[in-house]
Amino acid sequence: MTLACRNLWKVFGDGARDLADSIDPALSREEVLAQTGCVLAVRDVSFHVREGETFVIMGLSGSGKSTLVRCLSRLIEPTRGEVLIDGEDLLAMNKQQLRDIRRHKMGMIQGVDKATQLNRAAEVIEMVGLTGWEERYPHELSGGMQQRVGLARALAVDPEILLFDEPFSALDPLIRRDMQDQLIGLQQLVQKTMDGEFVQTGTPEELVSNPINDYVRDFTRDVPRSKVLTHVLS
Ligand SMILES: Nc1ncnc2c1ncn2[C@@H]1O[C@H](COP(=O)(O)OP(=O)(O)OP(=O)(O)O)[C@@H](O)[C@H]1O
Repeated sequence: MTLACRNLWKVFGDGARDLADSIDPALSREEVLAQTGCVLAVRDVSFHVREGETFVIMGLSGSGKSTLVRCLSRLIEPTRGEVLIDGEDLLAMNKQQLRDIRRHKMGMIQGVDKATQLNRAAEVIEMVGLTGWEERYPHELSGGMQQRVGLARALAVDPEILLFDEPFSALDPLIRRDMQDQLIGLQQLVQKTMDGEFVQTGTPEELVSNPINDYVRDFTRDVPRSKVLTHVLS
């Protein structure tokens, strides 16, 4: 299973499509907003995620990370470009095809008997530290607990593609570490984005050792070098 996107754009506002087709590449997001009233959330983004790869998108608040991730599953309809799952364009699909892709490739649960479902649910509930809270309503849970429910739901399905949008941000450090350990069996690759545009793609080592500009350097400033280098050497 591979996931790729090519020249992906998301523009919010009237005339978004025309804007994405004809934009002056020299204009910044602020200039586009001032001139057209449209928000350029994702700007001409391309990348390719290989089988088994962990692909991280980083950027400042408002740089377009959530919008990009939502475009990858068509939770948000991209304005232009391609999203390819095993080479098939998600954006060209009708509702039925999209449902099939989600069912088979994004790994929704199906055809599993009730006992297996309940066992798996109990497993992931324990994994996220919510055993004993199964019968509570969402409003009875804290923000961090609700976030863990979201994580448990994603893990329960065991899909081939997992999309996370800051899943750990509201968790306390101990649980966060546990959650990270759950997901760390995959190779890591770091993506950088600014103004809705990718500025650097590379391995963690490359980004820490050779940041392309100050923006990326600032992001990786606090990464312990010994950790990254240990990763390279081991
Ligand atoms: N539905 C919308 N309509 C108009 N503008 C939007 C909409 N959703 C997002 N935006 C704008 O798109 C830009 C990117 O937002 P997005 O939420 O993707 O950023 P982000 O990088 O995920 O930010 P954060 O780290 O703060 O969550 C922002 O300028 C935001 O105001």
